[in-house]
This record gives sequence, structure tokens and C-alpha cells, in this order.
Amino acid sequence: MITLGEVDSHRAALSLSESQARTRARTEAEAAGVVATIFDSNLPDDADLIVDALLGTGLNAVVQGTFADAIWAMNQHTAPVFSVDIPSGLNASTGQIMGSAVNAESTLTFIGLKPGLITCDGPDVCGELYFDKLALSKVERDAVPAQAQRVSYYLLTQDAPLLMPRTRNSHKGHNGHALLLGGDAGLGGAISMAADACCRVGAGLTSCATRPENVSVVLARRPECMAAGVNSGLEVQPLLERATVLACGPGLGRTSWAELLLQQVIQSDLPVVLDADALNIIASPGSQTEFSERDVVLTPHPGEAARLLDSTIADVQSDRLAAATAIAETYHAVVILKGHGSVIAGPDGRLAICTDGNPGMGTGGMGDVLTGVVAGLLAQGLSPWEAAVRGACLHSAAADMAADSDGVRGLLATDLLPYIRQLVN
Ligand SMILES: NC(=O)C1=CN([C@@H]2O[C@H](COP(=O)(O)OP(=O)(O)OC[C@H]3O[C@@H](n4cnc5c(N)ncnc54)[C@H](OP(=O)(O)O)[C@@H]3O)[C@@H](O)[C@H]2O)[C@@H](O)CC1
Ligand SMILES: Nc1ncnc2c1ncn2[C@@H]1O[C@H](COP(=O)(O)OP(=O)(O)O)[C@@H](O)[C@H]1O
Repeated sequence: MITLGEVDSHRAALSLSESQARTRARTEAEAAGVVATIFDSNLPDDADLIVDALLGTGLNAVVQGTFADAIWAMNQHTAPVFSVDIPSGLNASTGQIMGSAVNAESTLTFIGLKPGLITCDGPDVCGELYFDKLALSKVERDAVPAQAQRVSYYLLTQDAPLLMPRTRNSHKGHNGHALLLGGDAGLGGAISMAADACCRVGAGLTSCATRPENVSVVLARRPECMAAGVNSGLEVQPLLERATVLACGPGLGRTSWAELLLQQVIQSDLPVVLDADALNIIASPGSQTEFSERDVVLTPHPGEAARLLDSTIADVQSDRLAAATAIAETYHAVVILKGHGSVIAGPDGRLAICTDGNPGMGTGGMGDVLTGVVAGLLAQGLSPWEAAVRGACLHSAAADMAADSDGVRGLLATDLLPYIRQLVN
């Protein structure tokens, strides 16, 4: 770990402007023994550490000119780069690289953890992240309102377990009955994985409504799950009457069969998780656009989020917090905007960013497992916000454990299941 003391003793400074603040910074650096030179496209070959204090949290435009040259030079140099507050070129609010950004070995950020450090491209460029609240008092720090709460499985379980222990006298009826709907032709795996995850997170009973040809797929994978083949809304009705929580979307497809199932789900007043094609269908013109009287969790990936907002994936990724908030407000639902640094947004404006997870999760079926996890947590009585925050962290932390055990590449959605079970206990 690089400490500030070590940094002070190294010769590394860039001087690009003569503004008052920079002049003062340079004066103080020189007083501390730093040799200041005008940047001329080259950095000293013999530097053994580069301190990047070039651009800060106010950056809101693409990096150009000498600044871009300096970032390029730092990234080409063999010495490790230590970024002060934020890697230059990274947008502190959104985590977007503004044209180019420093690839830091480590970043020491001050006073507050900037959302851009933990979502989108932030984790890729900030390296090891350290935090210092400086010498500010709590009153001074509280004067800078936090944009979002950082959440992780570790942080959530520091003082209490993720889920309350069960009473000895509890039975399956106390742990909820989740009904999962989806699994069009050829997509039976999606609903089957969601159901398995729902069972493993601890739902008392798990049922599926799927295409008749997928019933055997679900039962072969998880005989504890009850699977019904459905062709019409009438066949869904009795299943809805037995359920306490719904989830709809994994492998649902976009046929009239899918619309028929979703219609039954929308008409119910049970708590619900909507994912994948259920989101694509509600995003289409003339569909249901808000759920103000109901407990609803929407779990879009950036592609689905773009459809919900009638926007583009690039727009969603350019400000993930704003996109998640816009969906939460429009649909009056809790939203998990998936991807690295999943953003959880509530219709009341609450925001959290999950810092668990790894790129091994970029494989088909991972989101289907998350749907089952969140449904299983709702079934056990968590509020939509708690189910979304705890579900996202539990899912990603399980993926981290699986990746720690056998590596990132080749990680499969079903590899998470034994770890999910460990983490809920
Ligand atoms: N075994 C099974 O049965 C499985 C069944 N499945 C079922 O298949 C159905 C179709 O689902 P789907 O998500 O593959 O299709 P779709 O909504 O068009 O999304 C793709 C678009 O989204 C984007 N995108 C995604 N993530 C992103 C990110 N992090 N960051 C940025 N962009 C991201 C991506 O953008 P790109 O970057 O590629 O342009 C692409 O355009 C659905 O019912 C599902 O349940 C799957 O679950 C797999 C296993
Ligand atoms: N690089 C990454 N880092 C952390 N989490 C990731 C990463 N890539 C994907 N994920 C997670 O994996 C899941 C993928 O969901 P989704 O795209 O809906 O998959 P699918 O539709 O195949 O089931 C989400 O929970 C997402 O947050």
C-alpha cells in the first residue's frame, strides 16, 4: 500500500497552469521538496512513482490538449500511478471516462466516496481504492450530502446477519410462496435457474408457470419446485391465488403467450419482480408505466433500461445513477440497474451502489439468478428496497466467492447457488 508519507518523499509533479490554486499547491509541494517542471510531453524516465493530481472531481467535458497528453504520458510510463482524490479523466459522478483517464495503481479519495469511483468504468481505472475523511469534523462532512450509499455484502453484515434467524417453530408457510413466470420455447433454462435461486435463498415454496414443454426441464433441475405448464390466463389464475410474491420475465419472450402471462401479473396486487422480457413488454408503447400502489422491483440491464427510458445504452451508461432514478420515478418502483457497480434506486430518491461483483458475471443466466434471489427475499418478508439492496449484494458476493475459488473465466450462473446458500446463513 502506498501511504501519503511515502508519496511525499517522491519526486513527481506536473505543472500545467498558473491558476491561484495550482500556484499555491506548487508552492507547498516545492516547500515539501518536490521539484516542479513545466510539462513538455515527457515524464522523467527515472521516476519510480507518479502522483496524479491533474484533474479533479469538477471535470465535466472531454479531456483534450495538454491534459490528454499528460494522461497519455502517465499511462505509458512504467512507474505506478497514485491518483489523488480521483484518477484524472474519470467523471466523479458517473464513472465515465471523459475521453481518456489515468490508469491508477491506487487512488486515495477524500471526504466522500464519489459514485464514479465505484460504478461503470471507475473501478477499472482507480486501482486499489483508499479513503480518508481528512481532519474534517462530522458536521463539516455532513454538510456535503452523499449522493448514494455504498453497499456490499460485507458492509451489510458487519453488525447484523443479512437475514434474521428463523424461529425454531417456523414452517414453510412463514417463508413465503414465490410464483415465477417465464420460460418460452428454448428458454426454459432461464426460468429454471431463477426458480433454483429462489429455493436456495430460502423461499418456503417456489412455483413456476412456464410453457408446458419446459415443465420437465424445471422439475429435472429442481424437484422441490412446483412447475405448471400454462397456455392461457385462466390456467395462471389458480397459481396466483396460492402465491404471496411473483416474479416475471426470465426467458419470457415477447410472444402473445408472454403478454398473456404478464397481463395476469400486472392485474394482481402481489409484490413482484419484473425482469428481462417483462421489462421489454412494459417498455413498449401503451403498456403499464407505473406501479404506485404496489411493491415492485425492476431489474433492468443497461439494454433493458434504455428501452424503459426510450433512450440508448450509451445514454444510460453515461449516467447510471440518473438512469436508475428516472426509471424508479417513472414506474414508481425500486430499480436495480445491473452491471458493474449495480445501482439501486427507490421511487423516493434513495440511491445505493453495490461494490461486490466481478466480470465473470458477464455470462447468460446471471440476471435470471438475481431475479430468483430478489423474489425469494421478498417472499421472506423483506421490503422491495431491502430485497433489492440485499439481493444485489448477496448475488454479487456469491459470484465473488465462486470466482475466488475457480477463477473469473468460465463462471456460470448456477455456480453461484451453493455460495448464495452459504451467504444467507
Ligand atoms: N439459459 C437461458 O435460457 C437464458 C435466457 N435468457 C433470456 O434471453 C432473453 C433475452 O435476454 P438478453 O438480455 O440476452 O437480450 P437483450 O435484452 O436484447 O439484451 C442484450 C442487450 O443488452 C445490452 N447489455 C446487456 N448487459 C449490458 C451491460 N452490463 N452493459 C451494457 N449493455 C448491456 C447489450 O448491449 P451491447 O453492448 O451488446 O450492444 C445488448 O444489446 C431474456 O428473456 C432472458 O431472460 C438470458 O437470460 C440468457 C440465458
Ligand atoms: N463486470 C461485471 N461486474 C459485476 N457484475 C456484473 C458484471 N457483468 C455482469 N454483471 C452482473 O451479472 C448480471 C447479468 O444480468 P443480465 O444481463 O440480466 O443477464 P441474463 O439476461 O443473461 O440473465 C447482473 O446482475 C449484473 O449486474
